[in-house]
Amino acid sequence: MSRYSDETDFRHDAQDCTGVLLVNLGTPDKPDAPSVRRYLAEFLWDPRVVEIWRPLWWLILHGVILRIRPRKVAALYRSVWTPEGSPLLVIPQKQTERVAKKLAGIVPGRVETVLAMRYGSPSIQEGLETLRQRGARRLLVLPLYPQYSATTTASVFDEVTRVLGQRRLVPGLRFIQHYHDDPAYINALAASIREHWDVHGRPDKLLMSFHGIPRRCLLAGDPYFCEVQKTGRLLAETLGLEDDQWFLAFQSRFGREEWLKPYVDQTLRDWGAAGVGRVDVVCPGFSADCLETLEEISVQNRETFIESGGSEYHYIPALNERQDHIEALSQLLVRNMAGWDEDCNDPAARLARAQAHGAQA
Ligand SMILES: C=CC1=C(C)c2cc3[nH]c(cc4nc(cc5[nH]c(cc1n2)c(C)c5CCC(=O)O)C(CCC(=O)O)=C4C)c(C)c3C=C
Ligand SMILES: [Fe+2]
Ligand SMILES: [Fe+2]
Repeated sequence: MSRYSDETDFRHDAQDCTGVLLVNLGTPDKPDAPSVRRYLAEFLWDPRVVEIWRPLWWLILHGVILRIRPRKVAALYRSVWTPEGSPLLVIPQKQTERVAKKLAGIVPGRVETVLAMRYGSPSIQEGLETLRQRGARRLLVLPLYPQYSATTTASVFDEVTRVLGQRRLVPGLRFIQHYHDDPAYINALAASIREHWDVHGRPDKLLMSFHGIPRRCLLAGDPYFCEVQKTGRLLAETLGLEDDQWFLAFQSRFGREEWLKPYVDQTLRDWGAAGVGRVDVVCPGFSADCLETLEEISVQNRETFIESGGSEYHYIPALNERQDHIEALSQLLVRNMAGWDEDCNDPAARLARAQAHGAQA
């Protein structure tokens, strides 16, 4: 028995290529309580996501959270579910197909592009195995989170390296840490907002809403908060906004401790009460629409604002499959492939060498 998962790797005849793994968070398989429970059990057990002392967290997670939350959250998932499935699976699948096509057209050698999810399916293990079988000797990983956070990006890194750690032949590896200030990403966001304004006119305030993390993470050195601020500033500059025309806040709080502030819901309550008439909300940290944008932002927070006295509320969709988004991601990938070594470990050549040295093929 070997400790490696790739012992027969040199026997298959797949030709050498570069593999691209796009990774998003993951979503339940079905919008029912058992599926949501399975998903949350995996997600919330990740020590990158919740840093509480394991034995205590196990008791809280299994004793309280997984008994109550799945039923409530499954109902929310049902409200955003599409005939093709969860938005957070369907949209990234389409993005992947389009990026794959785009890369095949511009990269000289063969490129294989595959989608994986950090939690649930298709798993990172499956994605990496698919790429291995297609002959990927170089591997470029792009977590679809523009801003780095240990809770998201680093968790993708953990899982990719755990899986690769089971191989004898580890591929050349490149990992894209973030793209929070990439001009093509910022320009795509700005274009999506301008297009919305061309049709619907301008709001009194543009609210940029980002997923929160515990404040403790910022104090411990997580650069997420700073990267978010930079994205916000660049986007406002690109749109030519004055300081009083835009604001940045954090959504999706979880648990009792303090998270990054200001909070989105509190901001909207204050604005409604203060007589701000129209608010447009955009979520630049989400590369695809999902439960957190389609339900929390577009439904719950709309109610919060209107009930507090606001009159008009628009949600501007995530970049999703926009052409300029696909271009931005593809160019980011191409730049990160630059100067990569060509095939010093072509499988046919390795097989020949192994046979020449008397290996059992
Ligand atoms: C408990 C801690 C959580 C941290 C820290 C966290 C960070 C974080 N999350 C995203 C992106 C998404 N989160 C989504 C859902 C979601 N997030 C948490 C918890 C934390 N997230 C939970 C429990 C859930 C599930 C829904 C719920 O029970 O409330 C999603 C949407 C998933 C979907 O299926 O649509 C996304 C996307 C980021 C970017 C981030 C840190 C920067
Ligand atoms: Fe989250
Ligand atoms: Fe949420």
